[in-house]
Amino acid sequence: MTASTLDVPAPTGTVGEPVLEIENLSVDYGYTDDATHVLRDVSLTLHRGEVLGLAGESGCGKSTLAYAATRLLPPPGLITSGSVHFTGRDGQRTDVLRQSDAELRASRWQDTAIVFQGAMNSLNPVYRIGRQIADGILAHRPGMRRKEAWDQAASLLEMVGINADRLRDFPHQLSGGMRQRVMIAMALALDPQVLIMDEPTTALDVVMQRQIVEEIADLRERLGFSVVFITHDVSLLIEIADRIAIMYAGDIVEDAGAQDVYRRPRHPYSAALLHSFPPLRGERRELTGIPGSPPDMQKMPPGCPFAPRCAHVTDVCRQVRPVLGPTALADRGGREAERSVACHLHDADLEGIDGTLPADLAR
Ligand SMILES: Nc1ncnc2c1ncn2[C@@H]1O[C@H](COP(=O)(O)OP(=O)(O)OP(=O)(O)O)[C@@H](O)[C@H]1O
Repeated sequence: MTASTLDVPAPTGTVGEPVLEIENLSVDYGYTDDATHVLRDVSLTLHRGEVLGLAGESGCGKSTLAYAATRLLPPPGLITSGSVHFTGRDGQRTDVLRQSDAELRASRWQDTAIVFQGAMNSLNPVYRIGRQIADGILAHRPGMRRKEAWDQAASLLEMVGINADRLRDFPHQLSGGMRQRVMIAMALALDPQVLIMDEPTTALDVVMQRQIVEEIADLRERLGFSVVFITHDVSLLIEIADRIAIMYAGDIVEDAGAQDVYRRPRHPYSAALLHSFPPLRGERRELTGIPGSPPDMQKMPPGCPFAPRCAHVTDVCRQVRPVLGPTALADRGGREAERSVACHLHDADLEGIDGTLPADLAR
């Protein structure tokens, strides 16, 4: 990204085409027979210009999915199957999981950048932030002059709402919110098409969370990148996401438009998760929480992983694992037809399911 492109909206390509397609991705932790299967055949598509929210309780595999999809998964994490296709601005489609190390080095941060969980604490305390941003740019642009990299660092800082005269500050001179903005500036330095943000606001107070979320939405609008925004707080997603995927115990259990998930969840887990967080705005909800806790991934129950905690559980739920598919209301058409859910209640063809959805899932 050059200083001039920071002021001019970047070409965004055709909005709506897939930019990142995760297909049947499976990940284990451990290399032996008793490895933990953390992701099981996860499929998820991010479209150009879209903000996709990924939500679910702690430990359901959100970070694992993000790191596996970018090949940043640390050992003992192991991708056992699947593909992750990235489509560039030129239309070229590449399977990231099959790129050579050299290809990966060349494309990482330029195609897809990540803001890691707790990233704001990873700034080096002994270097000025300007130097840290400039070093990041120079690592990918070895021919660039240092002065030019500092100028770009100044533009990037301004872009995320920090005055360029803070370039010579050390990290401890900045608030938590400002340090997180610096991390976002660094992630955007190479003009990526996809920005993955893993709990980017969790350590911040609610006002600062809101400001950062608005900042990301504004930058997305101006620069045209796509975002995967990971959080356990689904009510935050309604502020920013176009679409929300809900994860539970290593599976995507619902994937739909953000308003649709928020107003009319179709999976019992989505509904329960929505009643676990106070909404940031709009009508108040009664907070009920979710009884019980997620399953131990080393001892996954047969059938639906949510069955032991589900208010609508049937016998078949305890025996057969549901797969992501259309909802029972798909014939309503419109956006309902674009929704996917992994829940037997939506499959009237299954023995033991009478086809009547509980009222709270059929609004
Ligand atoms: N290095 C590791 N070794 C073994 N198991 C791991 C390792 N890292 C993560 N796990 C397990 O993988 C599962 C998914 O973890 P992950 O961090 O991806 O979840 P998450 O949804 O991102 O949680 P959080 O919101 O707390 O970050 C958890 O059950 C976790 O215990």
